[in-house]
Amino acid sequence: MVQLEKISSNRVSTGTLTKYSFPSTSLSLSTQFNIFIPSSASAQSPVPVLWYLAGLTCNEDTGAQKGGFLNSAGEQGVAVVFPDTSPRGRACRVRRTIGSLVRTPETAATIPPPPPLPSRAGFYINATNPKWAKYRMYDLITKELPAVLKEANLGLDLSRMSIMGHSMGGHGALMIYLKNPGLYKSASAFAPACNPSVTPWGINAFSNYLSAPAPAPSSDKEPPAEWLAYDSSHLLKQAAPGENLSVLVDVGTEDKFLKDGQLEPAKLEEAAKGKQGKVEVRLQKDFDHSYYFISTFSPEHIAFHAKALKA
Ligand SMILES: N[C@@H](CCC(=O)N[C@@H](CSC=O)C(=O)NCC(=O)O)C(=O)O
Repeated sequence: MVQLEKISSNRVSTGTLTKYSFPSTSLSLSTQFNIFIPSSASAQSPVPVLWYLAGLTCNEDTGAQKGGFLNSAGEQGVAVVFPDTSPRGRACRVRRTIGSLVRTPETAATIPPPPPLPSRAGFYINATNPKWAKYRMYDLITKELPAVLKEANLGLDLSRMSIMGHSMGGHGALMIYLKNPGLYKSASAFAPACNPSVTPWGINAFSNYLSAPAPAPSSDKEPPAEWLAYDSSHLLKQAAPGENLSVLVDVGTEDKFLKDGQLEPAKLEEAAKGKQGKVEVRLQKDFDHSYYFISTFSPEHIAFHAKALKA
């Protein structure tokens, strides 16, 4: 049994936002997440689950506090999970015994991301460079957290999941959706990094966390296959013909990271050509990269996912 430790609980909208901590086998560290659960959720009437992945410098509180998701999620009867964005916290060696996890004594530890990335930059990938081996965020989001939530019996229907995110978390949401056909009903993103294998944040992250080295700066070489496996534009190009895509992306025209070439939504649009289903990329006039932008469009994203989750 995983020991979920309740850190805080707040009534909000039609439900409760609860923060939990647990010893993660994916990270070999304790990790925290917030979950909003409408009060209608029960074992007899479980609610679908929407994941929100936040961006660089953020944590499990950012989207919950600033995204404006919870009134709409409450009205739609959808739970929203807000995981942390990178490994940090107390080191804990987690041993699995038959049917349970045992935590050995903890010591303070944080695993800083490689410079020049800001803190809290997990990129939602599994590191293969031994130096950053604790960065197994992909496993945390796609396998461990869903299993922990299932075991906790919180009135969730984990067979109905969708995923969304912002910026680095938008990359995470699109990438995770595209790598796992059928696992999520829909994906959406605010200002995502759409082509990280060739844009600066992604190159910094992948060249440090992954084993395959970066191609020489002036060479025409494609990024290594290990990097492309985490690049949404590449994954979308590879999507099987029968895959019925359901994707919504919003980007502000005044987003400084769009202007800096970190996001490249046109690459995602190009990759979507000829694919089945819908990949909608919208440019939102005058909006920037901030949570003012996110909270303006978050009700539309919740409605988009609720439709897919209840279809
Ligand atoms: N200084 C950092 C970027 C800081 C920043 O703008 N973070 C964004 C996410 S950026 C992409 O993942 C954010 O959401 N910040 C939190 C907030 O409350 O606004 C850099 O330039 O690298």
